[in-house]
Amino acid sequence: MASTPHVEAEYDIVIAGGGTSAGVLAARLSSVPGLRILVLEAGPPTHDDLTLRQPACVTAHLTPASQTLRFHVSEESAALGGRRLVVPTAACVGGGSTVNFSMYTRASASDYDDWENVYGNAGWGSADLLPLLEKSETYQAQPGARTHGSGGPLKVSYGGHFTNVGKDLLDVARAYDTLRSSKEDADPNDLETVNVYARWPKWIDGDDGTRSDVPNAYLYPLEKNENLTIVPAASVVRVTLDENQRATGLEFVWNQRFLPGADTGVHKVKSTSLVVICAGVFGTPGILERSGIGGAEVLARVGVPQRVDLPGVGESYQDHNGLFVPYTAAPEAETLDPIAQGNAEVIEAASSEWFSTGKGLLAHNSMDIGVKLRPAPSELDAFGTAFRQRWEEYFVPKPDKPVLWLGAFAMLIGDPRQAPPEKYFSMGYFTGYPLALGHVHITDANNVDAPTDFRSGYLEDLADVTPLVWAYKHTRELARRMPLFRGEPPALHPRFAADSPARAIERADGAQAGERIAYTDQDEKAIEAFTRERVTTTWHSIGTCAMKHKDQGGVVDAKLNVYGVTGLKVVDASICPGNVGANTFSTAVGIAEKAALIITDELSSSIVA
Ligand SMILES: Cc1cc2nc3c(=O)[nH]c(=O)nc-3n(C[C@H](O)[C@H](O)[C@H](O)COP(=O)(O)OP(=O)(O)OC[C@H]3O[C@@H](n4cnc5c(N)ncnc54)[C@H](O)[C@@H]3O)c2cc1C
Repeated sequence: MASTPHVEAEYDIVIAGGGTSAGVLAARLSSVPGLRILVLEAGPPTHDDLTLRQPACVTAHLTPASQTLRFHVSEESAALGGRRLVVPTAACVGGGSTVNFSMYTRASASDYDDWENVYGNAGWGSADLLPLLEKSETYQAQPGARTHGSGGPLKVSYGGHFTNVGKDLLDVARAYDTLRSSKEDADPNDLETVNVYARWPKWIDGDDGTRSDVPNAYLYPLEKNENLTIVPAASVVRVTLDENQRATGLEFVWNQRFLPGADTGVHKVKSTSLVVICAGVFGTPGILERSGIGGAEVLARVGVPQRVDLPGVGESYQDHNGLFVPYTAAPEAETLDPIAQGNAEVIEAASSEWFSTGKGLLAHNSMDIGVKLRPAPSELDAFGTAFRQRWEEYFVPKPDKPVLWLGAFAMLIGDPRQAPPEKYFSMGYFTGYPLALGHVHITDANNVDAPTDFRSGYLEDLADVTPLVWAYKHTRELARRMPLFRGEPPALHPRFAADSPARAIERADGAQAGERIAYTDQDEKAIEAFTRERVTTTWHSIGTCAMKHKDQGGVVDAKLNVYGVTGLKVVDASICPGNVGANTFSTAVGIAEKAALIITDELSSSIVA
């Protein structure tokens, strides 16, 4: 970026953060005639970056030197074998929509119904949100499919290719996992379906093979709208409040990383109607706490005078607990590894196909087949005694909630330095509703780049661990039966005893069609230790400014107003009061579509709180 962008002194609505929810919200609000909207985004612009337009290049942005992500490092955790968890979050115009894995996964109807009925948020049930999810999308994967949209800005397709890795998994699941069904054209994203292995859609435009993200779908078509101003490289420090606890605007600083040489002062911008915070699960609580809105102890620790006592800010952090376990694949496997490894010949061929047809592996995210999985009665014991109570109380009454999501990724997911440059497929699995919670708080009163006080909560409850142990064993049976299977890199699998029948098969000529693997108690312990040592974020953080009653730790009410303040709303994934058993992008879009309706309604009746 060359020079400091121009920011007027005053707008009607000022928005902190320019990611997924902010983009959807700003675009929808900009259709209100005369309403002047400003979006301040801490990260860089993403307009012309081809590695963001080509979905397969996603991993290039997950490196420590990334310009588009920020890395949050948790405190050490005994539940993770003494490790710290590293959670990357988006930090660029477009936010998660622009850097995510493009997996199209929708929540279960009961997830949103819980938001309405369990957490007391009228208007947030599945009957309210489904029409908004439909409005946001054009479902190219199966045009006309029930519960999907046909005229919305975001395009959803199966991507540019159906990999032989995906086809292998579908065939094997059909033959091996007879407790569930396998159907290429089933719809696991209709908010109801579970226990069907099916082809997985992607947030990829089926016509040109580009990532369908919020800037390209919602914002750039409106670039000529003079009432909408998007300013990158502007980090919001805090919300300004008047003596009546009304939000009056934002204070921000230029992000020197993208604007080197810009002045280092704090700038102010006023709002005449409303301040909205859309800075995501880590950013939003930070802005509130630097504004003096939060728990007394947290604010005292960093020396911020308290303006509003709101102990829920930054609490109830949740994600999905996931593992990606790699298996060596045959040379003929269609995987993204050669692209991730920088193989010039493969990249040139894939580029030429992508540019001329919008198809091929560059128009892909490596994930073709997955399942939202619930245990059958005969499997429950194997899910562990620690999980039984959770099953009875939480899952039995809600038959649409998956305990696990699992599927095959046609590439090595993880640090490429951990294995030789071959071809791999990774069996990925995550729990949909982990019990243990964490927190996210600031460590400095003013510095927007200061490290986060972050506790992940991961695997602190044994009921969150035992389903993952089961999933390792289940996905391993599937992987070994796939014709493309060529081995299990021992260093990336549990440390089984050298004489255990469960030990890794380092090299294989093809599928292993024998009996199911028998695990000893010692093997089970090795899988649990492996689970704790290798569990990772699935990038699905939620919940740190929850929409629920204040006395239950809530931060916003059902109209998204921050308790104790007027003229201030939160609109992003941090408001989720309970988890969704799915990747979270679709939910963030739904939240923003709903917020746009709430705000336009309030503007038209001039009662913005
Ligand atoms: C690497 C990765 C892969 C993912 N893969 C998938 C997937 O395949 N499918 C799926 O459904 N979901 C996926 N997700 C999750 C999904 O993208 C997010 O849940 C969703 O985008 C969250 O939207 P949001 O609006 O809450 O936050 P974001 O989109 O993250 O937007 C928050 C924005 O606020 C900005 N910000 C933060 N602090 C400040 C500040 N102080 N001042 C100004 N700006 C600030 C950030 O830079 C960011 O751009 C993935 C996420 C990541 C990071």
